[in-house]
Parts: sequence; C-alpha cells; structure tokens
Amino acid sequence: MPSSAPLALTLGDPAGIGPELALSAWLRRKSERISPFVVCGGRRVLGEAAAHLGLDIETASVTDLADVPARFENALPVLDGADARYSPGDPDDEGAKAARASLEQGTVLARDGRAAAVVTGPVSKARLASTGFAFPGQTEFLADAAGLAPDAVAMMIAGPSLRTVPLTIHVALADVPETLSTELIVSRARIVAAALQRDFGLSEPRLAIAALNPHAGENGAFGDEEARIIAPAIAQLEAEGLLVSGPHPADALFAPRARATYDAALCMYHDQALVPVKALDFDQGVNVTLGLPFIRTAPDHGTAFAIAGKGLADPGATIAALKLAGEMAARRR
Ligand SMILES: NC(=O)C1=CN([C@@H]2O[C@H](COP(=O)(O)OP(=O)(O)OC[C@H]3O[C@@H](n4cnc5c(N)ncnc54)[C@H](O)[C@@H]3O)[C@@H](O)[C@H]2O)C=CC1
Ligand SMILES: NCC(=O)COP(=O)(O)O
Repeated sequence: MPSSAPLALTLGDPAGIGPELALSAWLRRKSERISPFVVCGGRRVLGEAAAHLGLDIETASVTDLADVPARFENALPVLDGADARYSPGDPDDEGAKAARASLEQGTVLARDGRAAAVVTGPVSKARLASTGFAFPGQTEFLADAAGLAPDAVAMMIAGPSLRTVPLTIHVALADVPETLSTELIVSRARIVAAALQRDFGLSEPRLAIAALNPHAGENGAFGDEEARIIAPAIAQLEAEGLLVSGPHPADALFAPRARATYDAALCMYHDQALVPVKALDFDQGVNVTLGLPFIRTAPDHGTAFAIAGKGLADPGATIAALKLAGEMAARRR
C-alpha cells in the first residue's frame, strides 16, 4: 500500500445521516487531524446535502487516488461512482443501490491496497436486503469479500471507555444459545487477542468473557451454557497462554472497577456488547471488523433517518472511525 493511500469513506444510505457526516468530518479535518479520505461515489448527494444544510463545501471529483491528499486540503474528494438524489428521511431503492455500490467500491479499494482502509457510512440493513444484498450486515459482506467465512472475523465496538466484542452478531436473540459454541468463543477470542496486539499495540491483551445467563447461571439454576460452553473455552484459551477471565456475570462487567481489569470484553450477544458502549460513548463508538486482511471501521450507529437533513447528527463517531482507521493503517505500515 502506498504510504499516501487515502481512507475510503462509503456514503451509507443517502437518505440517512451518512452524507452530512461525511461533510461534517471533512469540515473538521484540520482540528481533528483526520487523514485524507475520499468518498466512494455520491457527488450529487453530497452537493445537494451541503446545499440543504447551508454548508459552503466544494466537492472535487477524483479518478486517481494519488490526487486525494492534495485535493483534500480545499475540497471534499469524491470518486466517480453510484449516485442518487438527496432525500433525507425518505429512503428509496435508488438510494439503497447507491449505498450498496459505495460499500462495494470502498471494499475493493481497501482489499486491493489502493485505500488504506474502508470506513463505512451507516446503511439500513432492511433497505440493503431489498436490493438483493445477501448478507445480514456489512460485517458478513466484508468477510465474504475477503474470501473468509463469517466466523473468521469479529466485530469490535471500541470507545474511549471500553472495547466489547459480540460473539454472535446479527442473529435473533432466541437463536443465541444454539449459535454459541466453545469453538466459536475460542476462535473469536484468538482473533481479538491478535488484533489487540497488532492494531491496538497491546502486547499482552486481557480478555474478559461474559456469561450468558443472569448471575452466570447461578451454578446451573438458570442455565448451563456457562459450564457447558463458556468455561471450557476459557480453559482452552488459558492453555494457549492467553490472559482470559470469566465467565463474568454481565451486569457487573461494565462497572468502572471491572473495566480496569480487561482490554476487551467478549459478550454473548449483540446488545450485551453494544449497550454499554452506546451508554458510555455513543458519539465516539467505533465498529471495527477484526480478522480481515484489510482495515474496516465504521461509526457504531445507524442511519438515523428521523434526524437526517436536520443538522442534528453528531459526527463524533464518524470522526473517531476515520481517526482509528488512520492510526491502524499507520501501525501496519
Ligand atoms: N453500521 C451500520 O451501518 C449500522 C446500521 N444500522 C441501521 O440503521 C437503521 C436504524 O437503526 P436504529 O436502531 O434506529 O439506530 P440508529 O443509530 O440509526 O438510531 C438510534 C438513535 O440514535 C440517534 N442517532 C444515531 N446516530 C446519531 C448521530 N450521529 N447523532 C445524533 N443522533 C444519532 C437516532 O436519531 C436515534 O434516536 C437500521 O436499519 C439498522 O440496520 C444500525 C446500526 C449500525
Ligand atoms: N449495531 C452494529 C451493527 O449492526 C453494524 O453492523 P455492520 O453493518 O457493521 O455489520
């Protein structure tokens, strides 16, 4: 990868807050020291969004990624690609197709090393599905684009207060117990430990593993997944030399004293992992896909259709995602 390779920012659903987040992040590029980034398609959307929000921002069409750093100084660089009209809060098929094309374009650029990372804007999973997108989320799409099975990657939600990893992601809560297995926990924990070393500079990462049931099952009174599935995984990981603790009752795992004892908490289901980060760090929460051969980050929030185009969207999580992607890329160079 060339040392000047820019970050590729995808548009997200054009009817959501993605376009205004790209504009706001560019406006703060100097104060926040954000590495140069290029938006994958959507020049019309971005122009109309800037006009709608009264933002005096020029976009610059780029075809050669080598031009991005210079253009980034004075204009928001945009690659030729899919586009749509700007219709904040009113998602449609044209916008969903543009969101998908932008995601595909950014992913290829990162996968081929032409972009330093792909930073994805928020998409509606339901709207993407309506285009025939065959994946429950972007995480699973990225794994597939890298030639990996869904289990070969892990979703980390990273904020200033803590990092969490949902071990099951886009599955119904009712399906979580049967989806969990000792092998799944072991393989995801290995991915997390390796990423904490490689991308976060932690030489001896400490992993805390949450229980599934209240009170970690209370010795089997309310569930046996802790003894049957989670404890054997912890024993195996310890035997491999990893610093692992648990299964911890999840209610106390995110208290400040507990957070000081680990570098990442591995959680059994989506909301167990995302609720604490969103409660503590909503506007700085970053979703990182671990285990890919390229870098992917994203703001850890959704399309927020109800506030799109109203000037209410906080760009903090998008800025944090861009900055973390830049730091990870610098560490890997
Ligand atoms: N990585 C991604 O692309 C993600 C996409 N989604 C998608 O987003 C859609 C909406 O999901 P929701 O659960 O409603 O979550 P959401 O994050 O879009 O909205 C939840 C609440 O947070 C507010 N909010 C979100 N981002 C904000 C920001 N930057 N500044 C100020 N307020 C903000 C919204 O207005 C709403 O009140 C769904 O279709 C889902 O698939 C959800 C999470 C992540
Ligand atoms: N709530 C986080 C989330 O669902 C993000 O999913 P993905 O689109 O990054 O796979």
